[in-house]
Amino acid sequence: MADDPVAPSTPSVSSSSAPLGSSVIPIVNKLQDIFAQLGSQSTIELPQVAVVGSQSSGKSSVLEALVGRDFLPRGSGICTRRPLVLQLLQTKTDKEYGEFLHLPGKKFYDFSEIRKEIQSETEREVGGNKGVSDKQIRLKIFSPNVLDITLVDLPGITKVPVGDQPSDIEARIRTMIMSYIKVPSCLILAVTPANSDLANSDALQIAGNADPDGIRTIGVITKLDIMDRGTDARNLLLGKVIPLRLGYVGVVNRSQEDILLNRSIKDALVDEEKFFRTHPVYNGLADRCGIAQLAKKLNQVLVQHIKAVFPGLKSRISAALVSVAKEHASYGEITESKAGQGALLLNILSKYCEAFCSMVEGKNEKSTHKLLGGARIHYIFQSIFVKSLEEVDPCEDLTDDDIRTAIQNATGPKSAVFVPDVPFEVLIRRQIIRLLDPSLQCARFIYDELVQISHRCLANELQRFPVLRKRIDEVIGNFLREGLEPSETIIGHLINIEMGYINTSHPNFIGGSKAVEIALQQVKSSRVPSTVPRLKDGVVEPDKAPPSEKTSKSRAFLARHSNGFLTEKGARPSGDGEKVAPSGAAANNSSWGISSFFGGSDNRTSAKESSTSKPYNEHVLNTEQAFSTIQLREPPIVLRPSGGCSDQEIIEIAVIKLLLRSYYDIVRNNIKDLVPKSIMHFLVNHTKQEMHNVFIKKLYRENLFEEMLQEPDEVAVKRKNTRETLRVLQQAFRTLDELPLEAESVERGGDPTGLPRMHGMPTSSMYSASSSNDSFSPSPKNPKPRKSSYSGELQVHGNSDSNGNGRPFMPSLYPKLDL
Ligand SMILES: Nc1nc2c(ncn2[C@@H]2O[C@H](COP(=O)(O)OP(=O)(O)OP(=O)(O)O)[C@@H](O)[C@H]2O)c(=O)[nH]1
Repeated sequence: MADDPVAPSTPSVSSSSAPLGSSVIPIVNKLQDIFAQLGSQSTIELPQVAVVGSQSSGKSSVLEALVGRDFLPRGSGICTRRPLVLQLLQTKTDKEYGEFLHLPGKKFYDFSEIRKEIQSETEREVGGNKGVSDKQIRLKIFSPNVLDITLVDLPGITKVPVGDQPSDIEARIRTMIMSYIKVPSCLILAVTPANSDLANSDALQIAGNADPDGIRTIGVITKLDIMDRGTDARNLLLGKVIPLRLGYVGVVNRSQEDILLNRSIKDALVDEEKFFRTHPVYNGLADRCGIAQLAKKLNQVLVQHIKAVFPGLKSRISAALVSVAKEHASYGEITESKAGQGALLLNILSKYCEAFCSMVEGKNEKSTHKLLGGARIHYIFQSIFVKSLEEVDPCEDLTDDDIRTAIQNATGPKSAVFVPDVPFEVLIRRQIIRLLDPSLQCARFIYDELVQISHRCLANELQRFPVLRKRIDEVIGNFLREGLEPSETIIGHLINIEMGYINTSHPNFIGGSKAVEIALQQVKSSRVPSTVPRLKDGVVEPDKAPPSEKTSKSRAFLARHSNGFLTEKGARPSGDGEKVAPSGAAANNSSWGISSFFGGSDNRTSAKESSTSKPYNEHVLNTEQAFSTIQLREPPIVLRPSGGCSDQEIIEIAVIKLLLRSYYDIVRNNIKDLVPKSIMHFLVNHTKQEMHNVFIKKLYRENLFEEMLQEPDEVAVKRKNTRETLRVLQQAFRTLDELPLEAESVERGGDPTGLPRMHGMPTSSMYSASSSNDSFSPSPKNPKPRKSSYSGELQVHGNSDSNGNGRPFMPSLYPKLDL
């Protein structure tokens, strides 16, 4: 470490309490208070000074001397057992007192009471038997004789557990210490007694871990008065044993004997000063000796530090300001007059409606992690409602037997001549009605969404008016329910409309002939080829097929196109195979299908026809003859088509399914389109349009103003508190704005008052301002800085920075100096 170029000055007791830098540091303490009030001390990294070292190395004694008062538990053995956060605040009055965070408002004028309270509070937490805890004790000391800094007294590092201490006490204390000193803004006073080996110093070792570059560690050597005779700490103080960038300061605190004799700190400081002044070795190291020098050094480091962290601090304060101002605004102002109340109510109702519409339209939904408002409505329509409809297979819940039953029911006692459209209509209606429930559910979902949206409207603002909130919720709830009704009615109508007229002329409908054609192909391709024509189940042999004229007719019905005209194709046999091959499986199958439309081969039909074609008397005769021999079984109460499906029926079922699917698609598309439109029209848009009118009608009543605008007591309290916080923050912001000039004056004031310049000041970016001290501070001999070429907003000093490149150094800190 380089020798000090500044002539040593004799330290004096009074200089220990010189308010050096007090124009800067009070802001830090104010900020601490502000953030403590906001309950977020940890959100801002304020410079603190932590005292670390081994047990009984003199940490508390150093702190006490810096404070200038006797108030900390000291002595042999472990004394500091909880971290003590000590905020020193310089006051203008002569009164000195302390105040604990855990005893707000209680002022301790007797410092021995403070010591007792620290001891009691320690014991309250960790008992009386040397237990240690990391729970802070926070204490403010107000005094005219202190530097405005925050100090943290930490438990000393100990190796051997005693009393209630756990076996891993050393590790625990080290972890606790590290939690404070690892914070990059924390300045470390590494206290080592001069009568121990510096190379084995716990303080320097743990400080080195937290601050490997040594840019925020000051070495403090205590007990210089009780070193072995013939030894001294000169080399230690000069950093020749273990170099430290910020250097060392040697101090002499009160001995245990002094404490027992109740020797005052003031006397001790006088003695300390005398000790160093008269000591042949330390005489020449005055700027490294004594509590006063330690105080100055600390303060200068703090000034540099604050400058470096200043921009970050300011932006944090302004962020807090914005959010507190917003909160404050949300509590609104108190309005007494009827006119004022009316205007306020109207304003709230209008804002509510605006907020509702914006949410539905998605204007203010900025979330990137979930869908909100109108986007949810869209999701319900498209991804829930439409998707669910698309997944429905209209034939899913219809067995072939169901269709067969429907066909047989539709043909009544007669046999089917062709596939009648009655079963198709019966079955399609059965499917259409199934669309009603999901459509109504969709409307219900949208209703729920709108209710949710309404709850989110002005949620903060309306906290203040619970009665109004309740009334608004009631009105909007009823109103939405009223809007749901027409939506549900129209949905019912839509389904009824679809059921009321099955429009087989729809251009997208497959039509009978196409359905038969496809059904025949389907049946053909699914049938295993067989060379033997089937003779049962009402299927005739190909050569017994009905006349082709009839075939054409029946086909004409099935193939009737939606426009009602017969197509050429519809009048012809449906497949080439049928014309060409009267024998063979394919041809047979086709003929079964075709012939069945005439019903000539249906075994049921055959039986009936044969029975009805016979003369009556023959019939009676036969019955009489059979009476004694054949007993018919009673028909069961529930009848289903008996036996396996005939080939004709297979085709009929396939045709019906094709028709069902085709028509269902048409209806489904209509419903997919019209249900969301109806809900939007009758519920969503209607709500948006009419909400304001409804509010005015139901809520804007002069006789209700008072009641609705009643606010709970807690809101009044919150308003008052946030106003106070806002005031404090605004004050802090203003103070911060004024800070640069004051910081400048501190810097400028440094040299002329003969302050020692810092040695080993950090060169890292954190403290970069400090290393350029000379480069940007106007010289006392030439105090007027050169005018900036672009100044007007910011004064840029003419001096070059440390690199000599002439760039302004932290210009934001030096506004309008010479204007
Ligand atoms: N002679 C002399 N005694 C000192 C000096 N500094 C501290 N002491 C004594 O050393 C003992 C321990 O001092 P404290 O200040 O309690 O030490 P500490 O590091 O805070 O101790 P713990 O918090 O228990 O770890 C006390 O009896 C002090 O009087 C000094 O510079 N000279």
